[in-house]
Amino acid sequence: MATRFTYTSGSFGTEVDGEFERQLLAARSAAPAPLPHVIAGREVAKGPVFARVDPANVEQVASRAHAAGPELVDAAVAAANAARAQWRRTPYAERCRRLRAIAEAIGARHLETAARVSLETGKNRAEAVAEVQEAIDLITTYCDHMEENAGYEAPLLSFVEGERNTETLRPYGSFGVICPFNFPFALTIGMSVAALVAGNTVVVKPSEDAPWTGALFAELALPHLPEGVLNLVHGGVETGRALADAAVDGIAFTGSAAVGREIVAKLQGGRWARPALTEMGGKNPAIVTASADVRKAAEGVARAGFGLSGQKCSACSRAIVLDAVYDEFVEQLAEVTASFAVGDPADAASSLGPVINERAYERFARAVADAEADGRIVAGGRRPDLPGFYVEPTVVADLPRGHRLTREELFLPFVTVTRVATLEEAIEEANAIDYGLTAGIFAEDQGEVDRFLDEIEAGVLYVNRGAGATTGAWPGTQSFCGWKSSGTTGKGGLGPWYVPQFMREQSRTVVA
Ligand SMILES: NC(=O)c1ccc[n+]([C@@H]2O[C@H](COP(=O)([O-])OP(=O)(O)OC[C@H]3O[C@@H](n4cnc5c(N)ncnc54)[C@H](O)[C@@H]3O)[C@@H](O)[C@H]2O)c1
Ligand SMILES: N[C@@H](CCC=O)C(=O)O
Repeated sequence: MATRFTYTSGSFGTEVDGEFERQLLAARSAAPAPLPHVIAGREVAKGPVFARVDPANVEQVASRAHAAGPELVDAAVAAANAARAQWRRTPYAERCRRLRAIAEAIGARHLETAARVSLETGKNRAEAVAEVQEAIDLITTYCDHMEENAGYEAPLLSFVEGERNTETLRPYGSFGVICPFNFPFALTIGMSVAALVAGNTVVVKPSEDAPWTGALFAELALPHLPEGVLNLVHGGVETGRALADAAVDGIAFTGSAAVGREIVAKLQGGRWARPALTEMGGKNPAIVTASADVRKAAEGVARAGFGLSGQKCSACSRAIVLDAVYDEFVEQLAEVTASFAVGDPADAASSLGPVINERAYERFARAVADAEADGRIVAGGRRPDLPGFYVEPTVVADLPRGHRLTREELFLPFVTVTRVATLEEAIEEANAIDYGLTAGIFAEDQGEVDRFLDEIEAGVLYVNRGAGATTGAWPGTQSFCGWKSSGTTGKGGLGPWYVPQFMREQSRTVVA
């Protein structure tokens, strides 16, 4: 596909729309036989079978897979460990060549892949098509970083005659890659490819909500990789636990903070501490000051709050608004929210598809009950009578400060609006959470913007971004580092410091 689509592309045109719809229909009627694991290049159909329901129509099964217990996980890790030395010794240029071929293979099946992502996650076409492009761009970006840094090998100073000193980053060995449901293609590929380009082998565990998407990654990648370099095991919490308990040299994880921190603690134990690269949740604020363009702020908050039904780690879930523009902002946000249509992802008019599963659907009902009791719902609040996990984009004003709906990550299309008197108070409220992933401000006053940039506690910042107050980071154009409970390494995906985290430093002094 020649055109390059991102999360802010808008409409794709009738040709793309038509092909996406055909592919989604085909995926919906295909519900495959239980997906096998892939260990040392061979399919292994063992372990109990689980079914992933179609979130857009819970009467249908989207996919089925075998779940791996500890023995299968250990077998996959043994395969990855057996392939470590050969892959590490493969020159980085050759690793990049093979990985770039995977990017090309994905591009050749772009809309088929997007349809499968949409089937399992319920995301609309704009999000699904852009996600596949992001996966391609993640591969090229991480390969670029490897090549631009000449494989991370460089000469050091020498003050002694005949002594040659070299600095190098070397792969740890094997990584377990534990993936979230919300970007099941892009983030699975992002973590895996960063590990691979750095010279590690991997065992990938896709989300139990998107096993077929994970399997497609393996299908596209395996022809380009030597046996054992990429292994894949399906399953849920227990499979993830078994992988974090296995003999890998590190874990790359994207998901909730509770699970991420459990994994970090686990990898700190054992005979020596191993790296756990974790990217976790958010409760992302957008501040709107008295100098803001209020309409732009309302549009930016709504797009970031309701895109992918609020299930982006970067989603804006809190608007913090100065008293002078509070009522106007609430009114505008309610108006913009009403223009977002909820419906089947197969329908081009749907801005929001269903949420991911029954747990999220029930979480929405509890949040609405709390909002009705303690605040004022100004938009949404209902669960439409449709056959899947559909919920309305919802805006709640006037909750008391510190209310749980303004502190806990809900991962739903649910935005709270909090009134504050000053910018100082707004920043204090924005920072009063455990998370620190993304944040935005709408202000035309440069002094206000400068203060926000200096004092806000988050890794990804946006100023006056109507296309998305807190969302839409893209490989190479933003980095994506979680501060506080949103991450543990101080470096993020997408940016220039990500790949080096999959390697450890070694200096070499060689005397002639
Ligand atoms: N910071 C980022 O870049 C980023 C990106 C996307 C999603 N997220 C976060 O991910 C979360 C949503 O994804 P999710 O619901 O799939 O997260 P989750 O933590 O429930 O699950 C993530 C993965 O971990 C596995 N898992 C669950 N419990 C485990 C355990 N005890 N040990 C090992 N593995 C285990 C799951 O099977 C799944 O594959 C949100 O919190 C979101 O903010 C963060
Ligand atoms: N890259 C996406 C977020 C990925 C996490 O869920 C964004 O910036 O909106």
